Amino acid sequence: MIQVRQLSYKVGQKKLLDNVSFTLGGGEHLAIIGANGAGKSTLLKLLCKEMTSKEGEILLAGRPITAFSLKELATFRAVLSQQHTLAVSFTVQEIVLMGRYPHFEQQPSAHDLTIIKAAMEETGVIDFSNRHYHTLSGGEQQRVQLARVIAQIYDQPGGLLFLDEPTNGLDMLYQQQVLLLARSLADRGFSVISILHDVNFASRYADKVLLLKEGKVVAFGTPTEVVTCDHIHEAFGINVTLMEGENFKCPLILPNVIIN
Ligand SMILES: Nc1ncnc2c1ncn2[C@@H]1O[C@H](COP(=O)(O)OP(=O)(O)OP(=O)(O)O)[C@@H](O)[C@H]1O
Repeated sequence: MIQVRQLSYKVGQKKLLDNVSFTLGGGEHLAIIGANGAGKSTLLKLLCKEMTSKEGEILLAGRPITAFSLKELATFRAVLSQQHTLAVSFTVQEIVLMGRYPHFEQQPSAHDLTIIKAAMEETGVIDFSNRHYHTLSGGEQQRVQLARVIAQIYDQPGGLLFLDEPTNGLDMLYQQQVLLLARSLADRGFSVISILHDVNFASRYADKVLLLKEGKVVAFGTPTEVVTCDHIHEAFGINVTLMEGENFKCPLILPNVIIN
């Protein structure tokens, strides 16, 4: 469970986050959405303890994030970030095994090896487990990184998974598969938080949506509560048509054509 209470973050006089509060239970997938510069990455960095704030509070499983060492956090929270620069070429399997580093000292156990195989299977990278990472396409590399973070918390039900634009660079099939995987991880008890640019993906695959604008919460709740024409107009400055009704299980939006 993640509780965020009145969280703010400033750089100089600029408030990047302003009084953000929300709660996410185990077994839930939260999508953070908002325009460029709205504060999504800033919030994710604070939730991962990549940055810290003096204003407000973040509780993980009821304990302040400040009470966890980074080493302890690494055993139950995993982060898929956007940049994956590797100076040395590793095989796919070696990279996925890195996800297990917080769990073993010298040699991976049979349990660790079973987990990395399962993570590679679930992300569809098992067939190139012996290939060198640098020889993979951008989308394939993204799936390998996803396998690594899943492996990290695979055996930690109640673990936390943070995904920064997980569908970036993926084709249509894998975009859906990655979000379905996020869904199934939430169903296993993980709390999953994704930054998504596609509002319709957020609506279809997340249980809760947090819509930010200029560091402030425009709306937080279920997709039906958050994805409305008024909220989208307020946050993105565009008019949309909402498609909802019996044929749609969740609200989907279609931007209206802009006529100059
Ligand atoms: N160190 C910093 N100093 C000053 N401004 C910063 C700093 N870091 C971020 N910002 C600004 O804070 C705002 C929020 O940035 P953030 O990266 O959180 O936005 P975002 O919602 O993730 O955007 P995007 O969708 O473009 O990735 C932006 O206007 C950004 O320029």
